[in-house]
Amino acid sequence: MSHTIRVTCAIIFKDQKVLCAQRSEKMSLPLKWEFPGGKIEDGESPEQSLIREIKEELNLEIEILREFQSYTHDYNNGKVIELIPFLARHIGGDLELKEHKQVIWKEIGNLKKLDWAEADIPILEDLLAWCRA
Ligand SMILES: Nc1nc2c([nH]c(=O)n2[C@@H]2O[C@H](COP(=O)(O)OP(=O)(O)OP(=O)(O)O)[C@@H](O)[C@H]2O)c(=O)[nH]1
Repeated sequence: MSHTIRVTCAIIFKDQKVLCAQRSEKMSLPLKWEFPGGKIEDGESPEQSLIREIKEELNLEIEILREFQSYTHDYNNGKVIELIPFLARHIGGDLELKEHKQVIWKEIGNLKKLDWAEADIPILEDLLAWCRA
């Protein structure tokens, strides 16, 4: 049985748009789109992990507003991840790309046009439902 990796990700809003990040060719899941974030390290809370990862990867400071439902996804390659999403707001720092190929701010209605990492699909659906409610 595979060990589940706990990963946090941030849904960052600005002017009705959401920050979407494209993984680089060198990363696993190359060129897939994701909500930025990363693995929770020992001794970290999910929130601490996310704030650290977003600073490391994008040089952005964020404030976490709320947690959304998390989902566990089996990539059938030995990797099972629990993806824990948080709604967040940009409070400081200028965007710098440290790992990703690119990031874009995307309108809610256009989010589904991107080629998302499989684990993100249920989170995307929940986000769209939450925005419609
Ligand atoms: N940050 C983030 N990771 C995601 C998302 N969806 C998804 O499947 N993942 C997976 O969750 C893991 C997050 O790891 P990471 O970002 O900290 O580090 P990494 O790319 O070096 O991971 P790797 O060692 O698997 O290549 C990766 O395996 C990544 O493919 C997402 O929306 N955001």
